[in-house]
Amino acid sequence: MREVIRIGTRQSALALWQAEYVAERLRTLYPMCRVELVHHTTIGDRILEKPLAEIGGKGLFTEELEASMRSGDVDIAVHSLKDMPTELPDGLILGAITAREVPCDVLVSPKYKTLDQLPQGAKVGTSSLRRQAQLLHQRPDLTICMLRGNVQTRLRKLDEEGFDAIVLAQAGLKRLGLEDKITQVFTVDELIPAVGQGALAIECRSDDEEMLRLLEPLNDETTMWCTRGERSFLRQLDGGCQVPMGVHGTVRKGQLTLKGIMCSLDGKTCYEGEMSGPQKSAEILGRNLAKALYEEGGKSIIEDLVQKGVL
Ligand SMILES: NCc1[nH]cc(CCC(=O)O)c1CC(=O)O
Repeated sequence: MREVIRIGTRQSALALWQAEYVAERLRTLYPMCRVELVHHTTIGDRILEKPLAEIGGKGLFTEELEASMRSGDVDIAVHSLKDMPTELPDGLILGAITAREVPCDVLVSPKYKTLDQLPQGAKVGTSSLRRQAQLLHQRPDLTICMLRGNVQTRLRKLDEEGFDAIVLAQAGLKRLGLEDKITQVFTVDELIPAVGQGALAIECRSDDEEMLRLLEPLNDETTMWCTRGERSFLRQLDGGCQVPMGVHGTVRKGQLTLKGIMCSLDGKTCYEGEMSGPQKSAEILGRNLAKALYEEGGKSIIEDLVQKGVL
């Protein structure tokens, strides 16, 4: 067996926590092996003054790491699954998907207790079109303002830039020990999460059979089926991490239920639906749910996004 496993990671506190989490699990499984982190920056980390949707492309947080895997500088890369494009470049695959942490989005507000209690026209920070659209659907009066940067940066901007509230993923705050900042946890029905939110993806070269075998124990089967369905939904709609769509899967007794939403940017029009079936049909289920929402009216939303240059 190899003596060293090199893990490529971004350098935000959250990325480092996630890479270290995987490193620790590998060290426990394979004590003879040295597990090292190799730091990278990505386009998504470097350009902070624009919304992701405006920078464009679907692998803003993954491409540099993928180049390092190709060249053999690192063996695996750890990502938030949410940030992964639905199609991976040739030669790379997801070797494992770890058990999902809480999938929810949360409101962080120093002054108000819930979304309902925010004053008319309150300034809410998020750069996710999915969050923007679903928030506006419930509260059309809100002023949504761009908020980019890693979790700590966003919390700092909440104070410095006069937001009444910001919306983040619960998983990120939990991992960083910042749960005490949370004001309100949205249920997955109130604010449908992003594809793969809360799960970690471990990417590796598809021809690295030994590494794939080593990663197997880190894979969580239930999370894998749920996120396979979620990713299939997004793939069918050709979305990256920057589209006003959400989808969340749950598994009970081998049955996968997917709940999805497609919204117009202003949140006025939302198409929402649910579909269930055997977990092993995750891909088909995701595709069928996407097609159903598309037929119901999502088609005009996509056309509008293409026209606005978002897709
Ligand atoms: N796009 C940034 C990003 N990627 C993953 C997480 C949180 C962790 C997760 O969802 O797994 C975050 C921060 C956020 O959305 O608040």
